[in-house]
Amino acid sequence: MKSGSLDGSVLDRLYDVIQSRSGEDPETSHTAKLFDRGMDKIAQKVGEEAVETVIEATRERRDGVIDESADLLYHLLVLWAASDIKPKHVWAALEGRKGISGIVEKASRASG
Ligand SMILES: N=c1c2ncn([C@@H]3O[C@H](COP(=O)(O)OP(=O)(O)OP(=O)(O)O)[C@@H](O)[C@H]3O)c2ncn1[C@@H]1O[C@H](COP(=O)(O)O)[C@@H](O)[C@H]1O
Repeated sequence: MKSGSLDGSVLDRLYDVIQSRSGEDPETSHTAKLFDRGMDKIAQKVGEEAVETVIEATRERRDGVIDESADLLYHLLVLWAASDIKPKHVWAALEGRKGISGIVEKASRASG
């Protein structure tokens, strides 16, 4: 795979590492610490990182957006793991939307 190419493998590999931290020592693993603190804390972190990403974007700080996006994706993967959701479930949801314009999809919801 070309480094930095846009497929799910980086996230898939990070997810495997995250899952492997389940039951590990919270003193030595940040992921284990998050699992230990529970879903409310994990969800809060996802929200914080999303807001920080948005702030960097509105300030037009490209490097900041990249850093905060990485934090956001890591915490989102922790949230999936804590919810027993595997990346493949999300990839399948995205695949299922392939070729369906967001505008058409929204219109079908409004009329349904
Ligand atoms: N990608 C990440 C990653 N991104 C961010 N973070 C950590 O997330 C933390 C965010 O810090 P904050 O101060 O915002 O949050 P906090 O420490 O929970 O403090 P509070 O919100 O409670 O104030 C930092 O400690 C970052 O190091 C990450 N920690 C781990 N990973 C990946 O997960 C792998 C496993 O990590 P461990 O579980 O720590 O071994 C690592 O090899 C990395 O690949």
